[in-house]
Amino acid sequence: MTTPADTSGAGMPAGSVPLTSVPQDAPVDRATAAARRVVEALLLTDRANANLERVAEELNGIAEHLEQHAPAVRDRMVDMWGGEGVTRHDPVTGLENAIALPLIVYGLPDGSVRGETTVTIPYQGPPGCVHGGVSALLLDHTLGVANMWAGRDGMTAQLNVRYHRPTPLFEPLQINGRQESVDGRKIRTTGDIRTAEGEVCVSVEGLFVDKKVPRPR
Ligand SMILES: CCCCCCCCCCCC(=O)SCCNC(=O)CCNC(=O)[C@H](O)C(C)(C)COP(=O)(O)OP(=O)(O)OC[C@H]1O[C@@H](n2cnc3c(N)ncnc32)[C@H](O)[C@@H]1OP(=O)(O)O
Repeated sequence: MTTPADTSGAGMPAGSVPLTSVPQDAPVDRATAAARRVVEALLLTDRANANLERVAEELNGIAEHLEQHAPAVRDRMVDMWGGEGVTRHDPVTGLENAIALPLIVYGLPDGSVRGETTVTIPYQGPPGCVHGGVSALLLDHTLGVANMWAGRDGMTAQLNVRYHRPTPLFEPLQINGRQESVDGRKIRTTGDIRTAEGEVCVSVEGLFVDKKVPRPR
């Protein structure tokens, strides 16, 4: 969460391309990154910090300002879903979503996808480890992107998750996905989360069904 997103593709095989949103030199990206920093700082600060009342007032002031400048939700959703298809608002890769890590997922020349990230305190489950639901979230989305990269995508119908070993916080992790087969409308996709040493922490098998929910217009 606190690691700045690396958009260079460093560490990816030659010919890899980013498939999800990449940081822009835009105020909204900087504001969202600051909000992520606040979330983490609130978890890390001393609970006895004497200034927390003032912190609450200032944060509420910022929220009120943002709410005063918010169009109708429906109009915002039309805007969110406009453009070429890469989303900037989703909870995994969305650069405009403060709860997104954010993860950048790359398409690899061999047809699979991969993202690299370091997960920190806000996503803790067991002590020092990534929450299992967060791992499932990261993998569900990564499998969805793998389907886009393979050219046939749909909605998650089943996600079977196997937790092999605790997934460490504060260490670089590799998130992998690959479309395995398409049978009519049924798409089977697999993925895993590995440590830098290549140990598999979590693996998933997903069944996706080719169905689209219409974009808001
Ligand atoms: C580039 C970056 C961009 C961005 C990249 C974006 C990535 C986003 C990734 C996020 C993905 C999500 O979170 S998606 C959100 C979570 N998922 C959902 O909300 C889905 C909710 N469920 C549904 O809408 C529905 O149940 C569907 C679509 C899954 C299926 O409904 P349907 O369209 O009516 O299809 P239906 O006829 O029932 O089923 C078709 C075939 O699939 C089988 N089937 C259906 N469901 C199941 C099931 N759970 N388990 C086993 N098999 C199933 C049926 O038996 C049938 O097989 P046969 O008789 O043909 O053999």
